[in-house]
Amino acid sequence: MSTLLEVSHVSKTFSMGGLLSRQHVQAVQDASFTLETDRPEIFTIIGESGSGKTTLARMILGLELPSEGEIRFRGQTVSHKAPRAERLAFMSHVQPVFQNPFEAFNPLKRIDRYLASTARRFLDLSDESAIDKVMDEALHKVGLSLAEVHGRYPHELSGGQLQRCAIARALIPNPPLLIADEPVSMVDASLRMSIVNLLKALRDDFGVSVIYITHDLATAYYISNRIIIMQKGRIVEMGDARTVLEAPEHPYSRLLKASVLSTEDAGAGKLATDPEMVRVAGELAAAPSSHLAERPDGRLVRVYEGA
Ligand SMILES: Nc1ncnc2c1ncn2[C@@H]1O[C@H](COP(=O)(O)OP(=O)(O)OP(=O)(O)O)[C@@H](O)[C@H]1O
Repeated sequence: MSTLLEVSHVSKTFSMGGLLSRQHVQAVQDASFTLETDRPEIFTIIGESGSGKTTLARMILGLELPSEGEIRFRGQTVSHKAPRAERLAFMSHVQPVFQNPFEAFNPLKRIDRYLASTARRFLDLSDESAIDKVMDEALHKVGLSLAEVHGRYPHELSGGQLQRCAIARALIPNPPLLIADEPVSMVDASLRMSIVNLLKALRDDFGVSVIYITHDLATAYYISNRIIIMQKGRIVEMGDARTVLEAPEHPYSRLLKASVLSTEDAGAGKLATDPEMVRVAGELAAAPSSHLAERPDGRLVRVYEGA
């Protein structure tokens, strides 16, 4: 089995401020995981705001360099400092899908023009009918067609349709990996599931792996094969999504699950999270030395020295 993506002991520290007031933020600490080529999957990264999800995604896309560790795609180190041709080849294989489709598209540019420029750039196509064919194929994968979007501007589509177009754009170079950072959070609630189902179909029908970044446990449970839970830059639990989400072991994972109560619980006035759970999870986040231990069910859980 060959490795598609290998994230190996990756950390990222941001430095801010002047010489005398320098501050360091450890956005990601010692993250490691691997995606295999022959096993397309939805690999979910979940965690509260500021837990390092986007920084990790940006490093995988080569938009940020790790402070420590290494990221390899098909055995080659990912870096935005790679020669242009190498970088373009990498970008055609690992495509991003962003949170807000209205920001991803230029409001003054017709959608088909935008898709066509992606086809020209990544597939080196110049023949108009070949470009139309590639666009139509990519749009069909997301349940649209070129006839439907031809000549239209971003504001003429719904948020859900536009996010589909953004995904179609990402699919044009036929990438084996999509990095989708909160792809449904700006989409109208009624259309959210259609985008989530689309990611699932891309995995099942076209063999595309997706790194799915979200705050949302419900959609994570529904589509993920594996999941990592991040807290303050560190992976605290990782494993099969159902194993982890049905019976989370790390106190922070349990806190995360308990924070998303059903409407039944809310109706019963049970929305408050156990303060003791909050205290324990907060204390552990600050604990300095810890490592991920392997459990018999295959999950990895962060354990703390002395705990
Ligand atoms: N360019 C940067 N310069 C300085 N600090 C940064 C930078 N980017 C991220 N950070 C900090 O790194 C930490 C992790 O941020 P990140 O955006 O990766 O978290 P996140 O889990 O994606 O959050 P959200 O869910 O809100 O998008 C935060 O404390 C953030 O303020």
